[in-house]
Amino acid sequence: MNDLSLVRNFSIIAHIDHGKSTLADRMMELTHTVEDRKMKEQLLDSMDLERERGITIKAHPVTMKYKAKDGKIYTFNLIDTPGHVDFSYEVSRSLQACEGAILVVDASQGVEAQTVSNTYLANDNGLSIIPVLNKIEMPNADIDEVCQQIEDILAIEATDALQISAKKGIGIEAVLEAVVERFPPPTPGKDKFTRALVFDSKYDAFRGVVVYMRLFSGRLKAGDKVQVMSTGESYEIKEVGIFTPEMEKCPVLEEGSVGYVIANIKDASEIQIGDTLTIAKTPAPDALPGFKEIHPMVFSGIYPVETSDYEKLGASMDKLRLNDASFSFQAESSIALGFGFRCGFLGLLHMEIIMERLRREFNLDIISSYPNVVYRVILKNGDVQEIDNPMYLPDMSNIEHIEEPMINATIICPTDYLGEMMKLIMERRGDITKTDSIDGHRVMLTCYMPLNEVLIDFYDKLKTISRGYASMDYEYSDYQQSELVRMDIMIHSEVVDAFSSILHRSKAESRGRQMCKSLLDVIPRQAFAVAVQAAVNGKIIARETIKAYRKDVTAKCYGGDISRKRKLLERQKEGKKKLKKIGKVNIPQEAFIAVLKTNTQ
Ligand SMILES: Nc1nc2c(ncn2[C@@H]2O[C@H](COP(=O)(O)OP(=O)(O)OP(=O)(O)O)[C@@H](O)[C@H]2O)c(=O)[nH]1
Repeated sequence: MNDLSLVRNFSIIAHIDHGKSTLADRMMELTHTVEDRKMKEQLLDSMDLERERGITIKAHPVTMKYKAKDGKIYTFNLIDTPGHVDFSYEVSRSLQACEGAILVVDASQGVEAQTVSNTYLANDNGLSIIPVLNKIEMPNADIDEVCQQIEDILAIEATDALQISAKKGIGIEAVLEAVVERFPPPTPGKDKFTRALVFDSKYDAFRGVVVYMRLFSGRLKAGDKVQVMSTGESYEIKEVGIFTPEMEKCPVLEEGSVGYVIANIKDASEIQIGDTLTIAKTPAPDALPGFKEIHPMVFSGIYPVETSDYEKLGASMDKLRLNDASFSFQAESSIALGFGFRCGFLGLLHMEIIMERLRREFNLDIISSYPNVVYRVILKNGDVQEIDNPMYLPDMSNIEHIEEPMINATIICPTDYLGEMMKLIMERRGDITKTDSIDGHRVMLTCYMPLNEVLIDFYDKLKTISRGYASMDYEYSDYQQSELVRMDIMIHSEVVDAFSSILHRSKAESRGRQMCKSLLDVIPRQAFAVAVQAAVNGKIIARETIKAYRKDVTAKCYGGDISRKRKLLERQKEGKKKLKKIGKVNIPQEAFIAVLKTNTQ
């Protein structure tokens, strides 16, 4: 039996870049969890992309043995969490698997937006919190000030906050001791039934789905038949083990432990994060609390640039989904872009990461259509439809009203840039519901905004306005009725579906004009004049004209160099192959890419 008093399950939470992965590395070093020669910086951020961008995308658990000053050997289960809002669902699952959270705050930056939201999540889960000030060796570290912020904004007692430098390895042992002293051990299970909380899963090409779980009661071992409580499906366990941080097989997992289970689960979609595993023969009467399905919030079409890559793209997405059940896709076709997939993501960063992984890991050349949120359409006959593709918006005459998803955003901004920040929020149809002063230099704004308005470039604008000093986080709120319209772009009177979008009526005209202008620059002249128009409900709101022009590529080859002429003509023929025909107009693929790029960045 496990001696629960010697177990500590905890997480490290922080704003992006405040140093939680570095702290995790130092803790692994000090506990000799990893041999020195294997130690590379930020060991837990194993995905290449994570390493490059310096952000944690997936939560990684690790089990460490620590010999404390009281002479006893403790088992620490540390669950590293992602810092970005797109993945806050993973943060909250990881926190549910713990009793404590180390709250890391960069002493040179102070409390930021994600410090606030992650602390709220930890409080919601009833965790003990140890505040830790990191980067204290930096010349601009202001310990008193940051302690004050922790007390004022987060309502956490900070007199006993630890002071460390994760980079230099200062104060790490005190953190390990505090974990022993200040975090409670797991509470024993309320009954003898087995209940394990699934907080993540990963697909392994050889072994199938590896389930990451925290065992709240009972035990699990190879040969047991486990049941997934949300679906009732049963699977035989092939192997159980812990993370050191590599997977290390062990004979049995006991109550209170964090580890993995490999059963004959083929697809990550068969098991959802937040689900409960129990023993099939003696199932627990109730699941662990908190299971909720996650729904993608952002949708976009992803298309191969080369049509022949369509099947490869589908197969690659299949593989990616095995690892990331929150990513969804289904086949769709677009007149403009050909065959592709409509994909659902948790947020824009998630979308960017999936696209980047498709490009890198699968060597695909892809393009995405305009990203949009899921709208709720209330029809006159009382039906409600959820629309994730503007093309499927029902006829306006049948619509009673349209609702859009809203968020509650927390923005922390230096007072100097407050005016501009408020202007930006207002431009994006946001309401500032609360303003709190933080330290005389910064304010915390709480706002209620449409998700659609933060999708595209809100975060970049926020950073530009504040010279990089503002931070933001948000959570989904509810749906609100709004004056939304579909805007179509027509080329020579044909609607180009890839460019259609749903947006607020007040934004249609300026966006329409901007899109028409950028198309004017990229569509080559044709033999006839071509109108590029933006329309809302059949009414034209912007227009540009591409003048007629007959292209004679050989004109510049004066003289009789026939072979050069032939070469040029051939090249022109090749160029033609890549043209998409929209009605009578030939549009090069690059034109789509250019316009979608400029309008989604
Ligand atoms: N000067 C200084 N830099 C530090 C210290 N700790 C971490 N850093 C640096 O701060 C940066 C961010 O550290 P990470 O550990 O990746 O931060 P993180 O909080 O895990 O970031 P995410 O995974 O993106 O949420 C890295 O460049 C670290 O080298 C410290 O004590 N002092």
